[in-house]
Amino acid sequence: MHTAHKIMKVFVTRRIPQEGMKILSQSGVCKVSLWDSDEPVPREELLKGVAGAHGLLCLLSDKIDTEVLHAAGPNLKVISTLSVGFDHMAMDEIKKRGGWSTWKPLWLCGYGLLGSTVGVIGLGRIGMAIARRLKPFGVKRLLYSGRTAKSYASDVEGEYVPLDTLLSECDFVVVSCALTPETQGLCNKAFFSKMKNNAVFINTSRGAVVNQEDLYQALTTGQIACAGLDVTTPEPLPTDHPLLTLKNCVVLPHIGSATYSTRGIMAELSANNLLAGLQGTDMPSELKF
Ligand SMILES: O=C(O)[C@H](O)CO
Repeated sequence: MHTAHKIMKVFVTRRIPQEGMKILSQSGVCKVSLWDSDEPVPREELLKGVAGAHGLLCLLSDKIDTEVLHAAGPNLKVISTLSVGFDHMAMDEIKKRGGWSTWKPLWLCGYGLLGSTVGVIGLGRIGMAIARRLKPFGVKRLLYSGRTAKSYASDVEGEYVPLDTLLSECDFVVVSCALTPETQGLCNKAFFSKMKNNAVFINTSRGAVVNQEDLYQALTTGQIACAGLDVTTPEPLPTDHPLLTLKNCVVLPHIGSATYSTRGIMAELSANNLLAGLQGTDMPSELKF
């Protein structure tokens, strides 16, 4: 899976010591193009070389101004200079290009819930809590699948359907089931292949419910539109993990329950369960297995 990394383009504006070139060429993250000379890169070659680059390694003799930044285009993420001084770089212009430049109609757009079909896999207490919160956003149909139909699903007008139906009809697929031998790796290639191309996949359950390589493929081939993961395998996901390179995948550090009140309730419940067990009385929330 790691080989599927998007290789970034780096332009180096001069022959530099091997120590630096070695680090870049062995990194596996970028393809280096080099102005292979001890003399400064001619301006037109600089403008050509930097086009589409994600990274620019320049020298104090290269004037990095608006024209160069413009020639580089929107891919440019990093400018590294082989110097302590930075007076050759138009800092104001460079600064302007980071973060929020201006309001744009399609910038950071996502999919809305209004009129959508949402599918919940595992309509237990968490699945119901999610469904109750989503309904007021104008969800048209709420489908769910799992081992059995639930009588309480009528509270959210939930329709019990086979998993394949849920996958092929839903705009949002939310996984909130427990991790068991049956659900481990449930969200795999076959699973994603049944989803709509404009569908959003959300996992708030456990990372191991998902085959992450198959999810990566589904996200990069356009099989599904995007994913939001609160849980992964492992946690934390290594910072060089391919899923973290994707613009259409948002990964959170397992914070689905991270409010003061919820964590307080969790703490109370676990303390009361423990005391009940010690005292031989009924536990408020016993795990029966
Ligand atoms: O299992 C749980 O309680 C949750 O994953 C914590 O947020």
